[in-house]
Amino acid sequence: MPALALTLGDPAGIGPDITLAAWQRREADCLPAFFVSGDAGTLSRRAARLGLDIPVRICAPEEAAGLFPKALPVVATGIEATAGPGRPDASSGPAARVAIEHAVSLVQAGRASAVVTNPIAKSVMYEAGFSFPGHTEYLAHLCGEPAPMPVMMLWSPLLAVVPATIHIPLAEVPRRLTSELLVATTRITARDLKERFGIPAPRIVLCGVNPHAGENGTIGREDEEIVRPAVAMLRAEGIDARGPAPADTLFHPAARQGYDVVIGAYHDQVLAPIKALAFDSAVNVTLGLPFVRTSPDHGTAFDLAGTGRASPSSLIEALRLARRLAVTDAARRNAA
Ligand SMILES: NC(=O)C1=CN([C@@H]2O[C@H](COP(=O)(O)OP(=O)(O)OC[C@H]3O[C@@H](n4cnc5c(N)ncnc54)[C@H](O)[C@@H]3O)[C@@H](O)[C@H]2O)C=CC1
Ligand SMILES: NCC(=O)COP(=O)(O)O
Repeated sequence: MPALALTLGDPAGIGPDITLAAWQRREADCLPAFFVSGDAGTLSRRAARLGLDIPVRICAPEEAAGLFPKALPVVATGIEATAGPGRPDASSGPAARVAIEHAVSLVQAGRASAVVTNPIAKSVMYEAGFSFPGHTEYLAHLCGEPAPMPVMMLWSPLLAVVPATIHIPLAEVPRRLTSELLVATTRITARDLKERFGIPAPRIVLCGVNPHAGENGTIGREDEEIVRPAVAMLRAEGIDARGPAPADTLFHPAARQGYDVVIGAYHDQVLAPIKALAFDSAVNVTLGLPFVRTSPDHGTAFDLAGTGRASPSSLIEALRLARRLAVTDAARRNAA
């Protein structure tokens, strides 16, 4: 299979650090071959700052797998990044954005097997004119018209969660959370868990919105008027959906045995539990796309960039999961 395309991310963040650290662990951790889509200079400078003797080599995507054992392959985008570690700056926006576009075009052309993204800082990207909430929506846009509906899933062996609404203010959640959104999100989740993750009949819990899932409508109406009808619609389609389930009792060990994924109403409701349980091993996966995209679960961690203290664990899991899902997708395509 072609190598994985790993984007540069925000050059001022820990993306370069964890990329270098993951490459160093390629043999010990049996990592699939990857190349960086981005600016080789940023990686060479970060390696020098960290005192790492890592050869960084510009190559074509087809050469990456062969080079990988000896050097960190970079497929250059031609856009240099100048921001130093821990010093984010909107001038990096184009380098980070073009790295994503380049990686997507390579996977679409069959020259990379999946896209793995390093973190970008949303506020820095917005300042640079980026008009999408994050990678998730931008990747769907890059698929062309009609754009698929992307679904964000944070996955780990301990817990998998999907926020139905993503990067919006909390005050907007009650307006943007609809039964239709929950149904569409759950359908895509059910399909991808089955086809890509090999779970034949995924057990899916829809989280309540209000305390105690609204106590039969006495503490807020959203659970009865939005979540419960969505569950009924999904069950009528044969999807094993349950809920609304109170969020406060959904994440303890015994409760987690009863489902494969939780659909949450909003970002922090479900990302906080998975990051508490599995910060080092959880992976962000975009469901619903025609290609595989994974990412570490964490952000740019500007406080750690260039210090040597950033853990590459979540990125390593993201690379592994991307490879696994790409192999599954290829097998499905060959069988079709
Ligand atoms: N996929 C992506 O592109 C993501 C981007 N972000 C962006 O990251 C920026 C910073 O977000 P924060 O909320 O501060 O979250 P963060 O994940 O960057 O940092 C939170 C805390 O965790 C620590 N941390 C993060 N990654 C670590 C690692 N690999 N090893 C050791 N410690 C680590 C940091 O030092 C910090 O104390 C935001 O602008 C946000 O937009 C956040 C999440 C995902
Ligand atoms: N909190 C998750 C996150 O920010 C990842 O967003 P995306 O860039 O993968 O869309």
